[in-house]
Amino acid sequence: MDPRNDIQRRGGGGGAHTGVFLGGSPALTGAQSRRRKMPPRPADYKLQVIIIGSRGVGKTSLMERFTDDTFCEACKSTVGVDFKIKTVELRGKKIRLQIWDTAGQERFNSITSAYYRGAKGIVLVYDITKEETFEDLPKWMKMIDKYASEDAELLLVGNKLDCETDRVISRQQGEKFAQRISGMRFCEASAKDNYNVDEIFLKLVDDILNKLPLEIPNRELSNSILSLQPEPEVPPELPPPRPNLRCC
Ligand SMILES: Nc1nc2c(ncn2[C@@H]2O[C@H](COP(=O)(O)OP(=O)(O)OP(=O)(O)O)[C@@H](O)[C@H]2O)c(=O)[nH]1
Repeated sequence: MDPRNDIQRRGGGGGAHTGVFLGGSPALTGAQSRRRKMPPRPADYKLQVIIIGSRGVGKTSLMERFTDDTFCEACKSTVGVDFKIKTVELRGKKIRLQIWDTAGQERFNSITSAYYRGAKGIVLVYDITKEETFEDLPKWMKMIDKYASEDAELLLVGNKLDCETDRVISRQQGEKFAQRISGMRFCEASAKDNYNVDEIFLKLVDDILNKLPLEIPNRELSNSILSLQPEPEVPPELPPPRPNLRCC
């Protein structure tokens, strides 16, 4: 069975409805009034995911497609790091996902590397139409081995699948690369066509949840998994190097 089928999706992100009223203040029904008084249910988990890969592969585009369902034909290159937050529901749990979008340009590596350690999931992206972005993958794996937590979930993404006619990296090449890295998943996607984008992030979250203990008291969570609040304004301290290299 395809594990993606297990992913439950939820539309309506928080149920922010806008009513149209024809004059005057609308009277609230009993049910509406009760609903307004209900505070939003806090997140069960807060997780951090980082997107890395060479310049122009579509990291920002994947993030923005997932968080805002938008696509920019001519985006500016990311400077340093940027982040967005999206709340998703999986297996009855509410998860506040913080997605870090990193600059692909090498000159920002010293900044971006500081964000690897806190990530429970890492999305490594290449462009299926640009060979050099695929050839750069071992370099990105070295960054992961050096800076990321050893138990971070890894997902390799071949982006720009809508450009099939310009493809220079076959699906098999992507699959083969991922198979050589312990625990790394692989998929192809298109931020432009919104193909496999939700699946990338939801599958990653699903895999992360799989690794977490089933029932953790909320108090414990707030000291560990929920450690992202308040949002960090400065990068966390650099972690020690990973002892067991995953890169081949
Ligand atoms: N055809 C196509 N173009 C895409 C896709 N995703 C991104 N692009 C385009 O590729 C270019 C680079 O996209 P970005 O999302 O800025 O890439 P990035 O990896 O964040 O780039 P840096 O911030 O420089 O590292 C933009 O012109 C996007 O419109 C896609 O799925 N298909």
